[in-house]
Amino acid sequence: MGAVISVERLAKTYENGVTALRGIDFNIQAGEKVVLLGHNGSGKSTLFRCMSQFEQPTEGQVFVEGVNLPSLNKRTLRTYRKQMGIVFQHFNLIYNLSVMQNVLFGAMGRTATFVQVLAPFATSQLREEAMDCLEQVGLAHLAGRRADALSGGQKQRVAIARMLMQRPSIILADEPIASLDPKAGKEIMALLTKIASNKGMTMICILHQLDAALEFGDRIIALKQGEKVLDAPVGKIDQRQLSWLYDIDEKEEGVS
Ligand SMILES: Nc1ncnc2c1ncn2[C@@H]1O[C@H](COP(=O)(O)OP(=O)(O)OP(=O)(O)O)[C@@H](O)[C@H]1O
Repeated sequence: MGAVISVERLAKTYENGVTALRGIDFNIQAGEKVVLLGHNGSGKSTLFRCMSQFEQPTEGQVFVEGVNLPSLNKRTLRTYRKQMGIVFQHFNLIYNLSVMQNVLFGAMGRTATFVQVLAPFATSQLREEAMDCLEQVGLAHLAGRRADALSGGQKQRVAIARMLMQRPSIILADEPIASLDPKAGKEIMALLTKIASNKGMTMICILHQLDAALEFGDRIIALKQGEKVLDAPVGKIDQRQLSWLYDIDEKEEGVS
């Protein structure tokens, strides 16, 4: 099941004086798939880091299922963070380990310890679950292969299987297709959205590709210089509302 997320008046100014977010508000329903768009430097990653509390906001609240994450102590926060499965642009796999071992890492902190995950005799229950996650991404046949002997698309599938092993209710995907060719990118977006839909998971995905945003998102939130400038269901978006985003004369944003 997915989780309800609310962000209220979220602002972030870094120690160097750069204001990356200003007064961001939105509510995301359980199971909703939201795409976050914006130029380089518009604040998308900062928003992700504030939502997962790897970065402390300067002001504002982030509620997950009604619980305000910035108010939690570290231990309770860890429990809430486990609800968030993060998919990265560069996969973040451990390349000298097997596909299976990488997926097992998703159980760390949930049921397994570091030793259990790495042991060749990781419990059969954990291995069965990891195999099930690999089946969901179509890679069960590669469970024994080293992670460095995979294509980019296959590496991202392993990362998605590892994220599933964590049993999250929220997927935070930070440019999951930026390192892939267009065909592999489309396949990964189709897989992520299928998994999110089947399990009713809430998904927030940072993308730079407007076509993928319109094809795979339910709703688009766009940021410009740290402010929310668009928040609408995909079906109600006129692409001209986003022309500023794809104007080749626009410069990289620097917010100060
Ligand atoms: N740790 C940091 N310390 C200081 N400034 C930062 C830090 N991280 C990001 N910034 C600044 O905050 C602003 C927003 O950056 P952020 O990475 O959130 O943007 P983004 O939209 O994710 O960009 P991109 O698409 O390039 O990943 C930028 O001006 C950036 O230089």
